[in-house]
Amino acid sequence: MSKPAYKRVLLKLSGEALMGDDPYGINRATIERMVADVAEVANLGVELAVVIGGGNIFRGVAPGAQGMDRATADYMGMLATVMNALALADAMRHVGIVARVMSAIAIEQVVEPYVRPKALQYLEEGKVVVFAAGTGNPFFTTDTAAALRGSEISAEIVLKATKVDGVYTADPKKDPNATRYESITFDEAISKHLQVMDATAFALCRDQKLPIKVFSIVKPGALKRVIMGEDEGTLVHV
Ligand SMILES: Nc1ncnc2c1ncn2[C@@H]1O[C@H](COP(=O)(O)OP(=O)(O)O)[C@@H](O)[C@H]1O
Ligand SMILES: O=c1ccn([C@@H]2O[C@H](COP(=O)(O)OP(=O)(O)O)[C@@H](O)[C@H]2O)c(=O)[nH]1
Repeated sequence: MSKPAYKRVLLKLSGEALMGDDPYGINRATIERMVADVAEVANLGVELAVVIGGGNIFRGVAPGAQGMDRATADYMGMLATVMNALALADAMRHVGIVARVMSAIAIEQVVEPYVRPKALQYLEEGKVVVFAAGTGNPFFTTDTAAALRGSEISAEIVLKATKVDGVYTADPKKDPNATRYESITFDEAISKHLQVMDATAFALCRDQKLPIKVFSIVKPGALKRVIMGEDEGTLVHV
């Protein structure tokens, strides 16, 4: 049997994807399906850290935040990721995965704080670590948190699980003629302003030589294929 291509990965799960076809919030069937995908790869022995987004509940740059102080809105967005992290860890527990949530902002009664050596210890013990509250700073995104935590835990790759199946020449939602890249360099992605991830996340990964794989969370079995090193999604590399 072939072996996984990676020993330790940082998986960024889209908050917005948690909605499924609902207008907002967490769709039960969707989260269960995502967790089943995660369980499949965790059971292969891959060390798995997860950064979860919050766009299904609150986004600091969304119309709902209009007129608000940006930093305040962003803190609300970070709190939204904590709710998702708790839901995710709970759903993992249901399928027998031992998960630990760590938050970048202190809310000790709810989740333990992010402490790097502790996170590394959990990973070595085979637990799934769910990083909540993004970077803990306003004006950032959970994609940047994925780049940051991925670097901190020496992940081999950042896996961005999102609604599209890779990086396109233009936003495929807006341009039906956009075509998908099989691979692309960080410099190209940044200079072409490809919006699939923000430039801060791209730049951090580029500087740390941490590759990113962008793939679809909606496509059945895609996460497993990525983990097995099969042709899936788009690789962003140095
Ligand atoms: N060049 C591009 N290639 C792929 N997707 C793009 C591109 N430009 C913009 N997008 C959009 O980026 C979205 C993914 O980013 P984002 O909204 O941050 O999702 P997430 O919820 O996963 O963080 C896609 O749904 C897609 O519509
Ligand atoms: O380090 C961070 C991470 C997230 N956020 C806020 O949390 C929201 C939700 O995160 P994101 O949009 O990255 O989630 P996703 O795209 O995965 O749904 C963002 O819009 C920001 O308002 C933030 O301020 N700092």
